[in-house]
Amino acid sequence: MGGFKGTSGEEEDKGKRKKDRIMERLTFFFLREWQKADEKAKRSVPHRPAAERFRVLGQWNWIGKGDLEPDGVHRILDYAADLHVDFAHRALGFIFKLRLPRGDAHLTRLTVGGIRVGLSKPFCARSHTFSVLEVIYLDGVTLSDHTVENLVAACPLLRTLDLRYCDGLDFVNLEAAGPHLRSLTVAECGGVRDICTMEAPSLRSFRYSGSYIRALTIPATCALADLYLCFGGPAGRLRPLGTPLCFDFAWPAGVPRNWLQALTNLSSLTVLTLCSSALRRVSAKARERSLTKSGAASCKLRNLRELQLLMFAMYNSSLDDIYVFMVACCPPLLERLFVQLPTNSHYYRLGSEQSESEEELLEENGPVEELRGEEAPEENGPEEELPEEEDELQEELLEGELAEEEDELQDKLPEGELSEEEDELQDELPEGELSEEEDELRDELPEGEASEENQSEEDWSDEELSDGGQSEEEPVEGCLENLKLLKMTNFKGGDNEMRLLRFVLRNSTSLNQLLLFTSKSDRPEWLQKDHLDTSDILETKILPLQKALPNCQIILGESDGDAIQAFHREAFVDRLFPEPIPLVDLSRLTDADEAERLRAALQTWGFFLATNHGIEDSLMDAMTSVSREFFRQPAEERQKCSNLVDGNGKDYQVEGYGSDKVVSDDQVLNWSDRLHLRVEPEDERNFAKWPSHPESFRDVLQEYASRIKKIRDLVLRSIAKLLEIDEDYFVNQISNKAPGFARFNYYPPCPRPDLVLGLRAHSDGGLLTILFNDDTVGGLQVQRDGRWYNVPAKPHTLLINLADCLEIMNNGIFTSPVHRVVTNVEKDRLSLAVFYAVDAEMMLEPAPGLLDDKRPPRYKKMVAKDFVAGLFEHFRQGKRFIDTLKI
Ligand SMILES: O=C(O)CCC(=O)C(=O)O
Ligand SMILES: [Fe+2]
Repeated sequence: MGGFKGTSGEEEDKGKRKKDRIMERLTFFFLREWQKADEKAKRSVPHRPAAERFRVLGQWNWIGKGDLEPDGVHRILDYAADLHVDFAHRALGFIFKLRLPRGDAHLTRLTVGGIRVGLSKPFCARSHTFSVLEVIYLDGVTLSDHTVENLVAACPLLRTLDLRYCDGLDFVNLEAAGPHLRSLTVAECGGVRDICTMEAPSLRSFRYSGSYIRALTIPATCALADLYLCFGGPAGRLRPLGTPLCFDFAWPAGVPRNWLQALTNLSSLTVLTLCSSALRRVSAKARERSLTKSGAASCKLRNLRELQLLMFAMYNSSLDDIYVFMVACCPPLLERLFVQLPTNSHYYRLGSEQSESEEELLEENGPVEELRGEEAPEENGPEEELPEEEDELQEELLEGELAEEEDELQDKLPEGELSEEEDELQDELPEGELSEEEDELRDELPEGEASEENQSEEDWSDEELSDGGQSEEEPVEGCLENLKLLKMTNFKGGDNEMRLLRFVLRNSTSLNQLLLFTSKSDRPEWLQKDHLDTSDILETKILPLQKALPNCQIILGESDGDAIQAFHREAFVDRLFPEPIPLVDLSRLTDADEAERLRAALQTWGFFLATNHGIEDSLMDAMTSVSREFFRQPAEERQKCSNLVDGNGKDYQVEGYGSDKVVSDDQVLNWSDRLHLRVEPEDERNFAKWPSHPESFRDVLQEYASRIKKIRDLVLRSIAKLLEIDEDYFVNQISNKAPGFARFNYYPPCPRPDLVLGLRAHSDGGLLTILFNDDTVGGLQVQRDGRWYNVPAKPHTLLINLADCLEIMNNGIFTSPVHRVVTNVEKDRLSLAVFYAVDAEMMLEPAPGLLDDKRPPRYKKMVAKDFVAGLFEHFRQGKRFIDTLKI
């Protein structure tokens, strides 16, 4: 395969590409709060002796203190790569300031974490451009407003700006952003008070999470499709005492001053996520202005398909907010509603008696997370003090600061402006309607529910569901007509949860999936065993619904994992891939510390990213380019390798090009094409199905297959060694008849990533999978503890994951990860998975060397071919076959 060896010109190119790549990923990872890491986090940290960590730190000192110039950056990156360092301790961030280069013609993605960042001096956004930089991702970075502003101005092609956990920011101003900016994320950046997206006409996605911000400019004309607003939440902070509220004096024309109200005008919005604090504010405006009489009349969220509510509390007032929002915004096409209910810690924290109004005030000023319990704590529950911050907040409120601030705000406004806006609104409404509507709305909302909060559970009769017997709870008509899916997480069956559920069910005639997840794992340990009896909820509350909803599939489970098919966007800050990324250097697997890294990766994730695997970059690049060429050919050319028998459009064969086998009309399809080819055993390769274009396809794949087979054996032996069984145990399970399949997955750009997955959640069925992933477009996600994480892709690494048969053979010590692929609006994506399976006639069972009296088998035995038969059927139903084999 001389073709893959570099000529000297190629060498040069390669050197340049390498440099560009390094520049593409200026990544300084850090271990967050290493010392404070709890037991669980510790498990996910690679086994690296402390001395070595500090040696690494020590050696970094040669750079000297002070600013880091671009040259220094290159030297450090090369040095770090040689040392296989993937992270620098956060302390480095205090020693150095990373000076970005004065523009760069090659840098396409910039990822920086855990360091101070500034621009080189002198820097001029006009003359020092990053002419192809499309993505900026800053995580845990300290930087100034000025740096962000200038950096954005210097990137004419900037598509994505993602700022998470950044310090030093106050005003994120994107006025200088070019026409390409499509996605902006600002998450948990403590000091941010103001965000201006005025000049970002192409903005499609805006995601904000952090403390409450008053000033945010979203032009009403903006074609925003995805909006995420979470004030507070898991890592949210309350506004520190005495911080001035921010207000933009030069309010631009055409931007409604109250942006929360403005969001109800975003007609392109398809996905909206609101936390209960944001919802409260939107609903308060709706109440105040009585936006609607008939609901539909004033609704501008005409295209909203997915609504996600992140509820920090589920008080009566929270429920009212949801109703009012539905009345005011009445999204006619809403298909999916996700309600994340408060976690149990909200419920079981000790709370003092508080009136509704106090509660409202508190929420008005920030999240009310964990402030008080809806239910009394259990007898044995731990008593918890209110955090100091909250005490402070309460004091602040008692001193009446809020009202003062609001007055101040009004003083600052150019005279008459507020009332003008109000006038405008009044003009739009037929005379006299305002007050009438207000009355009506008040009538419609449940009166005095506070006293009913602890009323006994009501029975659910069919009549109740159909005759609207609870009319005071049904302010909306027709707004949920298109709702197909309702999913509630942290479901506990409490009164208000049931009210909401009933309200939705009464109004949604097309509902076909109701998913209720109880998330047992986040319950305090002392409650886990006996407090929530799911079977009781099922019997008394859920089953009676089944009769009234004959076409609706109801799932009540403990976590999303129970229905791996279920898909929705989760709170996005959760999706950061926790450090450290599980990287394993295959050339060092004989070293004890690298073997421990492998163990940690398999224990935590069931997969790892393999570096130094021995396959040259040139072969990997060739593999990518022939695969891409194949999928970019006209359909007739691709169809020459079709997986349909004789092109009859009905019968599928295992090998060939096409989509998944379709076995029923209601099958949920994946947004992907695939080319499936047998590569093992070698003498069973069916070249008739292998593409003849591009010409080099066959040679490249053969070479690639022979190389990764060696990697397979190396990994299987290393795993056996970790388990302290015969090193060849797993390798010996693969006879010379055992199949190996290469599956090329091609995911075209998808206009509605919110609706369809590239590949549904699954775990791989075989022994081991070696995946070569597109490192330019993300999409692969892996599930852990019921949450989905984006898997980072690194150039020229291989992702190796355990598959179900190996999970059985190692008796569940390492498990096979559930994963899926999400689609992307703009870019296509390619991956090549090679699946290694065991011989069809083999008995699949836990390795005898792993069993003894204390470690009984955890899976039933079965012949491998029967296992394969069960796999597809279960995948189709959104289930995992392996779960049915657990003893
Ligand atoms: O495309 C990917 O990244 C994952 C593919 C995959 O999971 C599979 O083919 O089983
Ligand atoms: Fe897979």
